[in-house]
Amino acid sequence: MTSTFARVLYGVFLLLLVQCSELSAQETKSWMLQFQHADEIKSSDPQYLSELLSAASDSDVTMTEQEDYFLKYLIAYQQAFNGQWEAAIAKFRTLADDKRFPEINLRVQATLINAFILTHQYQEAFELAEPLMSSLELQQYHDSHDRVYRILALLYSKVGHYETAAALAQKSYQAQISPQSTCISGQLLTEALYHLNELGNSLDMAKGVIGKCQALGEQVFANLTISTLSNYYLDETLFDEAAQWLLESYDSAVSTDYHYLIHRYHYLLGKLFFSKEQPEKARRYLKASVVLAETDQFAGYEPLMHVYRLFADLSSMQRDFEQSIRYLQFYQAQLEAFYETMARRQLAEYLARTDMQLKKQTIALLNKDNELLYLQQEVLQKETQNARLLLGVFLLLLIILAICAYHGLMGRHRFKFMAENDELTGISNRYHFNKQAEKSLKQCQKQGLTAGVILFDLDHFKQINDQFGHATGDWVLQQVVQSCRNFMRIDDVFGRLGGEEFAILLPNCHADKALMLAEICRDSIEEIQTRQSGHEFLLTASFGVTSSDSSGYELKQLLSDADKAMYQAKQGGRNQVQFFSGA
Ligand SMILES: Nc1nc2c(ncn2[C@@H]2O[C@H](COP(=O)(O)OP(=O)(O)OP(=O)(O)O)[C@@H](O)[C@H]2O)c(=O)[nH]1
Repeated sequence: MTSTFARVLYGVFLLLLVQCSELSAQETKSWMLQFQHADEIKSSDPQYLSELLSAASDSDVTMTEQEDYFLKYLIAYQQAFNGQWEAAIAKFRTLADDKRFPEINLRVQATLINAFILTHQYQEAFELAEPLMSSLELQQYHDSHDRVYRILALLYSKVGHYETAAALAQKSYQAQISPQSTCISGQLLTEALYHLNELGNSLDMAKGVIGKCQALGEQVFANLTISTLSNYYLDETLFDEAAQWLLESYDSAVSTDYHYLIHRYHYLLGKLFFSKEQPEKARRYLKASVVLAETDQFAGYEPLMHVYRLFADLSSMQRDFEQSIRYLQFYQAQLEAFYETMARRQLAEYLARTDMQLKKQTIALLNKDNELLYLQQEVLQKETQNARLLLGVFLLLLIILAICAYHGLMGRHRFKFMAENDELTGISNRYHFNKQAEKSLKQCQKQGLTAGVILFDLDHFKQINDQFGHATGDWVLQQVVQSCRNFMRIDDVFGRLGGEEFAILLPNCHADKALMLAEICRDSIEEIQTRQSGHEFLLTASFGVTSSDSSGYELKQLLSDADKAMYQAKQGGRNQVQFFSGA
């Protein structure tokens, strides 16, 4: 039984994996070319593969990683071919996960799907096929896809998804990669179109496929296509056409030793003769079909189910109702087995598809999550940017405000300074001097302290202006203020009352001290080096001094008395200090 099963598997393998042998069998030293060649002819010439693998394992020549990968694939294939499915599938799986060499990887995946089909592991087959199909859909059709499309077409036809199977077979058929490829995919396409009830529109195509396969000597594919075409003719009650095709190719079909094909021929011939009401002939073919099926594991195969149904009809036609009931029971059992098989395969396909959809949805969901996170991050970044911008604007405003405030303050200060001080010399002007002096006098009066007042006026200042220019006059005024200032205390109030006239209020200062300071100032003015102005001239001033002891604490009075004393100094010949005598 095992050997028969292996033969069946070999047959199906042959069906699926007969390869294009376009590569010439020329001797080449490259492992890669030899491996490719062996891969092309491996199912039709297993001996060549076997010898090449021995040669490769004995060889000392180092292989590239790609050659090593290819070799492992061929070794796994040989194991599968010898019926060591478990070991072979394990190796194919490892190689399928290794994506370094995409084109060879596609061959590996196709072969692995094929191995799953042959070992009835449909869920595993679909788990591999679904993502593979989706990824191929996104790519442009390529030569290396051809084998994958054919295997996928076969897989989908096995679960009754003939539309998908037809579309996949069509891709390979239209690509016309090679005559062999067109023959194999044409057979798959014919089969799928038959189940879709569309073969009637593609009869020429089917006949073309038969011709192509026959020309190549591909008897298995030629006869499989003939059996499908004949089945169509039988359905359409075109018995002569069916008879012609079936009988003409019968010997060729039997010569393939491919049990599935022979079984199918016998069933179709039984159906033909049953329809032509030739029960004996029909019975003979159906019997041959059943004998073959009973020695093989054809349980759940659609044709066997139909064979029993035909047998039942045949028996009732011949009025052997007992036999008819027995065959109906067989038919029933096969029907159940068939639907169970189909249901199992469809469930496997459904599970793999939903699993992939779930994975796709999970990925889409994760992508959405990532998108959301990215958007959130962007929003956060924008918010941070806005906050920074706002902070920047706020800081800028603060700086502007601070600058404005500073300028305002400075402006006020400058304005106040300008309002209170003499622009040329920097000391208090008359207005500010009066204010400060009055304040100081009040303080002195309150504390019972004596206050002194000095008033002085430059001598013949007009002449300096007239003789040396106004700028020299200005220079003189500045030098005078500078030299007198050196001798004053911090509380002393110094002011320019106008023109070349100056006043000093000295709080807590008796008349002798005030006289002394006036004398020092007079002396220091006389000492000013006028040469520095660019001109040399005599510079002096006349001083009038008084104190609160003699003039009281009224500023007006103090200034008036000091002015009187200064007038005396002018009168007395200038460049001198006079104290207000009270007269
Ligand atoms: N360069 C300059 N001259 C000024 C300024 N203010 C007033 N003067 C001048 O000061 C001179 C004052 O002259 P006078 O009042 O005749 O007094 P004087 O020439 O000093 O004569 P006596 O006081 O009698 O010694 C005028 O010529 C004014 O134009 C000033 O800010 N700069």
